[in-house]
Amino acid sequence: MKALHFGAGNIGRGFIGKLLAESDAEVTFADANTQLVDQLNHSQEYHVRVVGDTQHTDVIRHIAAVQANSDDVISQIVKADIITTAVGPQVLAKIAATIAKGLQLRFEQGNHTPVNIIACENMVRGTSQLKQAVLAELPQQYHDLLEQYVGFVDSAVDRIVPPAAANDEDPLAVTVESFSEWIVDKNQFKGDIPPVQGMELTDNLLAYVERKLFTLNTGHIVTAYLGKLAGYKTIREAIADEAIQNTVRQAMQQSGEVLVNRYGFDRQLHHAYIEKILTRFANPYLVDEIDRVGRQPLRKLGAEDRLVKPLLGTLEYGLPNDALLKGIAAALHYRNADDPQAVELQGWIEQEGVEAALLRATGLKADEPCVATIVAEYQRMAQ
Ligand SMILES: NC(=O)c1ccc[n+]([C@@H]2O[C@H](COP(=O)([O-])OP(=O)(O)OC[C@H]3O[C@@H](n4cnc5c(N)ncnc54)[C@H](O)[C@@H]3O)[C@@H](O)[C@H]2O)c1
Ligand SMILES: O=P(O)(O)OC[C@@H](O)[C@@H](O)[C@H](O)[C@H](O)CO
Repeated sequence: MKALHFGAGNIGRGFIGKLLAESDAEVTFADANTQLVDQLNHSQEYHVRVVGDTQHTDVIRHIAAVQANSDDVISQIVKADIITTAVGPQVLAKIAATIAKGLQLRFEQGNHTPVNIIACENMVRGTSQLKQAVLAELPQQYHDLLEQYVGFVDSAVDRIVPPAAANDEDPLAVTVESFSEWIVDKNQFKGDIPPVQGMELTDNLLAYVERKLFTLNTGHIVTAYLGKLAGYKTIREAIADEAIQNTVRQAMQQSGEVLVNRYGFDRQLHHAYIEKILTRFANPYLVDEIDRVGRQPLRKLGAEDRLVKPLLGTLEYGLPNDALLKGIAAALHYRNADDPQAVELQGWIEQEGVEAALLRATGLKADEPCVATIVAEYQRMAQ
């Protein structure tokens, strides 16, 4: 099995590339970072340190890398059996043109074996969005072949993988938590389902994506933004603060009630899922910076993302939402001079005021009563 994985970063090396390589796939990473591509090609292997109740290190061998956007990546697309991505939601549209070019050449060369594409990003139905972007780049005459031979498979991906500390001796090493979950929509494959160990199949993907994004990622972001306000540097420090932990638990329970209503999840089991997540945030072996989890606040505040989508659910079902509102208010305080979206958000607040910035970032309507509550919470937090 030939696997091409876009994005040799934390999740690429620490989770998806690892699973593919451990399933005996010939793994080629495609990345925009030339130094990373060179290092991967030079060593052809890297270490993954798995930390939790016990620790061990796995060696991932026989891997190669190509520069994204090069002729090499096009040749890899021509012959791949599976293509995966972990590049970040904002980069998916950028790699669509490359994927379209590769698929066009694949069809022109008469390769009609099925290929499956799986985006492993924190977004709802990210692969379906990638498919639309690929179709927009692919000449119309190939669209039927794409529908026939290319599976676009949505997925939910969960493993906390912070960037490894700089280590000149072992620059490719990654440290990952022992928990991991990769769930894919079994109905979207074309041809045989690739035999990847650790890739779980479901026919109820949306429930799993929302469970993950609106529980773990909701709790994570509330931890990050409240932690930043309180002056902490890491998620572990922030979640050890009892007041923060209480609000984070409450936020996950409030988004959880939406999930229970929408998908019929068992409430007890969902509460156990939340408690397990809290222990994952407190993992003493992971150094996960608040600024990694808080990155790109405009994306995080988007109407489909981890704060506002659950909030809209609480409004739909008439459920409590005060902890989610606190999380949104804290997001509006997020400052990081190295994060262009954080700088942009603060610019909006300075120029237009907090309410206008909130409406612009979230798409909430001005007459929605929770808007005034968020603004009041924002002012209270500023004191
Ligand atoms: N790290 C985690 O804990 C985690 C867990 C689950 C899901 N995710 C999701 O996985 C995705 C990647 O996150 P990450 O933490 O691994 O980020 P990362 O920044 O470590 O990795 C992204 C990689 O993509 C590469 N890249 C950027 N532009 C590219 C392009 N045009 N073509 C090819 N490669 C390109 C970067 O050079 C980098 O190596 C995100 O969507 C994230 O939400 C992350
Ligand atoms: O990757 P983001 O920016 O969407 O979210 C930051 C973290 O919450 C995220 O990367 C988690 O670590 C991950 O989703 C755990 O599975």
